[in-house]
Amino acid sequence: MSTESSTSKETKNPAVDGSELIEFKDVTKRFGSNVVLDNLCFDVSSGKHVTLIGPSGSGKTTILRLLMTLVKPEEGTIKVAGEYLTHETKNGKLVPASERHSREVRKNIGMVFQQFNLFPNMKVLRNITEAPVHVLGLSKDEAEQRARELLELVGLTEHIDKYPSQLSGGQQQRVAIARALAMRPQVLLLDEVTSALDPELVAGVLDVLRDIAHTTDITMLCVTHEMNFARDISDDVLMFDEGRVIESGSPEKIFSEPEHERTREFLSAVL
Ligand SMILES: Nc1ncnc2c1ncn2[C@@H]1O[C@H](COP(=O)(O)OP(=O)(O)OP(=O)(O)O)[C@@H](O)[C@H]1O
Repeated sequence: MSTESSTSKETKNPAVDGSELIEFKDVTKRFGSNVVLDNLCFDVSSGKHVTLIGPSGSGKTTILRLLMTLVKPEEGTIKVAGEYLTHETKNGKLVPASERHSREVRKNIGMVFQQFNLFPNMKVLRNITEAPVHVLGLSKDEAEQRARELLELVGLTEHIDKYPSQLSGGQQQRVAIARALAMRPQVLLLDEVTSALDPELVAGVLDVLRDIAHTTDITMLCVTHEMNFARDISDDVLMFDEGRVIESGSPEKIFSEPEHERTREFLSAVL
């Protein structure tokens, strides 16, 4: 992974050891006059787990929303697995990609949101098989086989025939994780996935994610306020402030020896 910003101190990570799966190049995102991301550059190598930390409003979720094409950048380009996501630069101009192209590239990405967003009228099994059948074209049997394996991974085999309303929030979130993985994405985006949970349910969900991080080769980009979790799973941590990466590095470096005063302030408030 590497990061840099043309307006901030360049921060390069030496651990660039794989192909870049996610590439942000000079990405600027504005909402009206609010510059939320400011000329942002960073890469995530295949198989790495990268956590975004920083104060509320610093632009972390916007990065995940850009990757999901829920919002589009005003400037700059984003590549996933070597393909431009929404725009490419031609002769110095941003040229939009076709919707079809964006949709294809997006298939590499799965996301788990703060709210679980399960289909309330479908049982657990069908929540997981729906997209693989209708988007990937898997047979019902193949999709169900995949769903059963994933339900075992997230520890919910015995709940396969329940509706979401019959599950706890933590169990629903574990279904949402299984549902995202059922599409076999190369990248898993996690957006504060435990924030909506009662405190006693948080550990179960984080344990499942730790397990996935340690036993699969999926690339993860994670926004979290759970610093111990970030420390456990991350290869790299990016500290955001006002839409820029102000510091990046291994969890040991960021959590034990932060260089930037804003990082120290942020960590002393959350740790
Ligand atoms: N759809 C939108 N329309 C207008 N402003 C938006 C929109 N989405 C985000 N913003 C603004 O962009 C800024 C960054 O928001 P973002 O959610 O990316 O921050 P964040 O770092 O994830 O914060 P938090 O930790 O609180 O979730 C905020 O000022 C927010 O109000």
